[in-house]
Amino acid sequence: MKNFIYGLPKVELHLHIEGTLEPELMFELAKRNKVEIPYNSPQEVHEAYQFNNLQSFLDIYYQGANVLITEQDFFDLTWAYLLRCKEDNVIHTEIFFDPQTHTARNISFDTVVNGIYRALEQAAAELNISSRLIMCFLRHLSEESAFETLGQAMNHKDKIIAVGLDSSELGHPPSKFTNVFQAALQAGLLTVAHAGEEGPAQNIHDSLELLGITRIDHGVRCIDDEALMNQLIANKTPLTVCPLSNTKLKVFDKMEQHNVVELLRRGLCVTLNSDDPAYFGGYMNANFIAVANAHPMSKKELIQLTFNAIQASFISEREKKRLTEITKAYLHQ
Ligand code: HPA
Ligand SMILES: [Zn+2]
Repeated sequence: MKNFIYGLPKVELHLHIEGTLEPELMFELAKRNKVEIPYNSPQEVHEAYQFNNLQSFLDIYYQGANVLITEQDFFDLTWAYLLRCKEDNVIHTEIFFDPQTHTARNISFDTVVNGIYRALEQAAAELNISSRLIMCFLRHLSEESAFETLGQAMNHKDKIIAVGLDSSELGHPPSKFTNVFQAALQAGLLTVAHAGEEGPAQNIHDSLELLGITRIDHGVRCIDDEALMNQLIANKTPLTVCPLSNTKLKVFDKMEQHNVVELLRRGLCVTLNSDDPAYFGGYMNANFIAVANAHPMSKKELIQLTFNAIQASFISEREKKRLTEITKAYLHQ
């Protein structure tokens, strides 16, 4: 099964580019940019990655991002992730970035987006990996700050397909961002939101109602609300589930307790994703393997995860068809 998973074409829909900063690159960039970091070696950084919940992770994750300064840094970060995609047979990826993490440090929005986007263009040309870019608002900040960020994105509408909502879910409900999400929709952007990760099923419901989202990031708490479950099944609303993230942040104590396979078998449009792979112990292959080890799955179910992700992606029907054909060819080889 391991070899089948390695070779399986994969589509990633929930990946924070800042969460792909490996300790080795963190050290290299800290040196290059003369930024102080509170670690003496990449090994020490690895050892610091012990989390009790989402917030304990976020504190370390925002600190790590301090080493990202120049457009080249954002290019290097993204390119390193795309090379990992190639290794894991990821054929399409939709990437989140958190502009406010950088603009708060006086790094310009243009620097961030241009560096990331140049790497995505190079990956399309050289690695045959297609992509889209999703800008997330940090929900612990104000809606006013999100509006300011949306304004900055307007010069880059050609590069950004959607807006999302991440950071601390508890205490920052979807209703806080109703107006800015409506403005994003008006501007022609799609919307997604982290909901039902640490927060209740109600946040999933409210994100659908108030924020007009077309897929749910995480969403695993939907299991607590049977009416919501039936609605998600009927509407084929995709869930971008991140198994290693959920066990690292103790949303589930053990992979054996994770509900992703149950959700898949109930008929939800479930996808598997890596979230912040440098912090949570693995990229796409590692997430697939961890789930399949804890919950034996058929090849048909594993391939269904890719078909679901193709269906849930923000690409044209023509591009979906191309990815579907690549995946079907794997099935028949
Ligand atoms: O899993 C996450 N949840 C919320 N915010 C995040 N920012 C990076 N990863 C996450
Ligand atoms: Zn996430």
